Amino acid sequence: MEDDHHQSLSSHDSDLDLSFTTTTTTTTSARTSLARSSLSLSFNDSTRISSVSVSTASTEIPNLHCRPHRRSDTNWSAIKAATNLSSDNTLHLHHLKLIRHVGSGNLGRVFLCRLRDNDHANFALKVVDNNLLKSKQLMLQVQTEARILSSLDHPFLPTLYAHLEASHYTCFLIDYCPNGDLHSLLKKQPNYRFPIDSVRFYTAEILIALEYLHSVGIVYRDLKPENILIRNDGHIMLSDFDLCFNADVVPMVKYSKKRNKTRRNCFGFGSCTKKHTQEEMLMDFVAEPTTAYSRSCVGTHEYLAPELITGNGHGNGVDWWAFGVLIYELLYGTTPFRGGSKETTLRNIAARTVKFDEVNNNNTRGMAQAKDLIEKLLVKDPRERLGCARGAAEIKRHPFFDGIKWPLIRMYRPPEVRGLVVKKSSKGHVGHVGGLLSSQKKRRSLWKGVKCMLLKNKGPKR
Ligand SMILES: Nc1ncnc2c1ncn2[C@@H]1O[C@H](COP(=O)(O)OP(=O)(O)OP(=O)(O)O)[C@@H](O)[C@H]1O
Repeated sequence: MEDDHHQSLSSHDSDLDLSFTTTTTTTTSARTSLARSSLSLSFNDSTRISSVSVSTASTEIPNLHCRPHRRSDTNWSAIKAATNLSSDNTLHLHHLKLIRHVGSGNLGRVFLCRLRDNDHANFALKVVDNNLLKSKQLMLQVQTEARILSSLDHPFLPTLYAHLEASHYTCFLIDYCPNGDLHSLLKKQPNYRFPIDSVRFYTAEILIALEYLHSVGIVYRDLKPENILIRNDGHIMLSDFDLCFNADVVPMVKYSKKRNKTRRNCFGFGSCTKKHTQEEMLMDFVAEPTTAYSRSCVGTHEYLAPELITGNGHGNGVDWWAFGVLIYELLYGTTPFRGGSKETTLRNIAARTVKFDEVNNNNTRGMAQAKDLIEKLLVKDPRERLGCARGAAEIKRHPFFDGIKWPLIRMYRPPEVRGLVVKKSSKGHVGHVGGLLSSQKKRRSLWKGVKCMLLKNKGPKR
């Protein structure tokens, strides 16, 4: 049992040893050796990482608990109760007990932990040993992560409950995701592929998370299944913000014309069998860092956009490219440009167009739309790539996502995929993504029935 292994943190924060080489470091969602590491090569330019100073105070709790949608959150209540009991009204490392080690990355180690006096709320504690950070670049990455984490407020992104600085450790207390990451989950699927409805669900949630990040000027730059964690309720949480960069966003409303050739006029009445070309006005609220610019080459080889490889500068488009690679990998079990070596992969990204494995998956309903979306995202020229100019709005409109009620996505029932243990929600679900197409079909046939009835009632023409 987890609790039998728990380790209490020293009551003196300065005496901490967070290296934890004990036998309790059993890994659940630990990064597998197959996981792909992120690279970060600085071109010494304007990555626009503003100089941020991480608090040197021994403890810091960002004043996040006032955020309205977090008010009833049980984790926040637990943190509040602990800080209220604390003599200085702040959370210290000694308020926490470590349960086990869950994974390690370039920057640090992540532990499942709980509050000493509350066994019901689980947290993840990401611990960075500043003495082990070998370069200024890595230190900057920790600062970036601290800054981004403290600014986030979204259900598909981590909540930073506390940012603790103790001795030579920087610690982030965030939501714990017991289901590990999407990369490990993908490896448990038959043929390393998720069913298309699961892909639609996960990628829709990721799209919403990216939309939020872009709307506050954050270009993520490290989208890959390893960085997508699954919460205990089966919804996703994007993690790892050390490679992000910030840019300005000027929100605007953009209009465009959409030609729709197959639309029937007059809501189907009158000359209802006649198809005609109709022009529809589309209005998008666009909050996208379209002028974002960086020259650093960061990311993970198989997910790098062509403009990242050439090093001539990149912007928000790198996330939409990576989104295309992600959809491909979740459907096909491999990335589209993967070669025998990293160099070959990079050459393929720069020169090849995306190809689809014709053997599997192709007859599945929705696969043609998925392929079309992937092709539109994997366009080499970022100016032509879907999402770059108008943000997530135009991706949401793609037929692959037809039928999704975006504002309700948090309420959809998550897919039941092999290897996933999902806590049943006490709140009702509005349905699941797999049911969308069939319910749309039902609605359409109902509409046809009503239409026929109305036409019959009109009686014969005199
Ligand atoms: N909130 C969390 N809940 C559960 N597991 C987590 C959580 N955050 C991270 N992990 C796991 O811990 C491991 C390392 O985490 P993370 O990727 O954040 O570290 P990192 O040092 O920033 O890595 P990177 O090398 O990608 O920069 C990963 O395997 C991840 O799955």
